Amino acid sequence: MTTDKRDDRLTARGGSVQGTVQVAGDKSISHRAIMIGALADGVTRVEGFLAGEDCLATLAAFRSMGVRIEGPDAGRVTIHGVGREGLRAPEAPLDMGNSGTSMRLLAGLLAAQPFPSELTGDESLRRRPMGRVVSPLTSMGGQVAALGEEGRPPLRISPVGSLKGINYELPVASAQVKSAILLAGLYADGETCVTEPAPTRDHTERMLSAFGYPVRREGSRACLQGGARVQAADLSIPGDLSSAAFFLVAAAMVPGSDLLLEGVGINPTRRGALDILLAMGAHIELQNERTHGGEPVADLRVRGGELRGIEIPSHLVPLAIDEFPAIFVAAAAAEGRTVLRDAAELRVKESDRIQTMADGLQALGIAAVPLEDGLVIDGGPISGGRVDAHGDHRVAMAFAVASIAASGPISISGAAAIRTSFPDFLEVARAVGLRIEAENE
Ligand SMILES: O=C(O)C1=C[C@@H](OP(=O)(O)O)[C@@H](O)[C@H](O)C1
Ligand SMILES: C=C(OP(=O)(O)O)C(=O)O
Repeated sequence: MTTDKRDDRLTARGGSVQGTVQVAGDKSISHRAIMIGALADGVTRVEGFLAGEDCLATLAAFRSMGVRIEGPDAGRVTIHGVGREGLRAPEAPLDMGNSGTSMRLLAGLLAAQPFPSELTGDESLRRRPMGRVVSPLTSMGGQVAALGEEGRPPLRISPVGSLKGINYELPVASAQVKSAILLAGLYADGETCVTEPAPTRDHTERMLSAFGYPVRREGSRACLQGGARVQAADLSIPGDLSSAAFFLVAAAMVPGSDLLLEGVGINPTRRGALDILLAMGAHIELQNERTHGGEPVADLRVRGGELRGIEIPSHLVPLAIDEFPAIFVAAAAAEGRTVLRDAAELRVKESDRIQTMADGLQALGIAAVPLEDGLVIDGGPISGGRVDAHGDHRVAMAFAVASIAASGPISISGAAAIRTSFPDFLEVARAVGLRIEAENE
C-alpha cells in the first residue's frame, strides 16, 4: 500500500520542543468507528477520525462491501450504516495494507457473513501471526484459513450457516483478538465471553455500548449476547496517546522543553506509557480531565527534566504496548538502566520492535541488549548516526524524536510508513520546533 517513497528517508537534526499541539485522532478508535458505524442502523457522524493509511484501509474495505462513507474531510466522516445484515460480498480480496488491527478485527466480522472473502496486506502484515484469531473463530464454527506459512496471511474466509458463542480465555493479552471474537459474537447463537490474562484496550466494548449494544464486563471477562442490533451514534474521537507519546518523550527528556498536548485519550487500558514516563521522573501534568465520546481525555502538559532508568512493571506492558519504541528512546536519554521484560509481543508488530530498536539504539552509541521478551538499555550520550526503521512507523518516529537528545543528526530509512498512523507527524514535529527533513522534499 505504501508505494510513495518520497519521505522514506528522514534526517532529524534535533531542535527544541515548545508550544501547544493537537496530535492525530486515535487509530484504534477510528478503525472501530468505521466498523461498528457500518453495521449500525442509521447514519453515524464521526469527528476526529484519523486519516492515516491503516484506518483508510478499513474505510476502503467497508466501501467495497457496499457501505456509503463520506469523507474523511478534516477528520469528519459520515457512515451510512447498512445494518447488521447489510454488508455485501466484496469483489476482490480486501487489502489491509500495513494494519494488523484491520485484518484481525475484520476476520472476526467476516467469519459471520453469508459471503466468502479474502484479507491480504503488505509485506509486513503478511509476516504477522493470524493463528491467534483463526483458532477461536474456528471454535465458534467459522471457516477461516490462513493461506500463508505458519498461520500467516492471506486469510480466506468461507461462509458458514451460523456461529456459536464461546467462552474464550485469551492465551496472549491482545485487544485485537478480543475484538475479533466479540465482533463475531454479535452474530453468534448465545453468549460470547472473552477472558483476558491482563487488561487490554477496551475501545470495542466501549463503542458497542455507545451504539446501544449491551456488553457485560465481569472482572477480566467481557461478554455479549448475539443477535441484538447496533444503533447509529455520533462520535468524537480523542487524540491518540500512541502518537502523543513521541512528543511526550521529546519534551520530557530535554530540560527547558515545555509542551501542551491537547485532547489526548487517557483511557486506563491505554495509559501505561504515561505511568512509565512518570515513574522515570517525567514532569507530566494531566489538565482539564474530561470525557469525550465515551472515552476519558486530558490535556497533557510536559516539561523537560532529568529522567531515570527503571524496571518496567509487567502489568504496564499491555497498557503501553505501542509506546515502547518511544519509551526506549526515553530510556536511552535517562540516567541508569531500564529493563523491560514480558514484552515478547513486541517481536510480532509491524517490525520486530525489540530488534529494530536495539539495532538503532546501538547505532547511536547506546548499550541496548535485546532479550527474548524485552530489552535492557543503559542510558548514556546519544550520538548521531544512521538507523533503519524497517518500514515501522513507530520506530521511525521514535528515532526522529531521539535526535532532540542526540549530539548529531539521525538519518532514518524505511520511514514512509509514518503515514499509517500519523500522516501529519512532520508538520506537528516542525510546529513544536523539531528540525526534520524528508529526502527529496
Ligand atoms: O486493538 C487495537 O486497536 C490494537 C491492539 C494492539 O495489538 P494487539 O491486540 O496485537 O496487542 C496494538 O498493538 C495495536 O496497535 C492496536
Ligand atoms: C501494532 C500496531 O498496529 P497494528 O497491529 O494495527 O498494525 C501499531 O500501531 O503500533
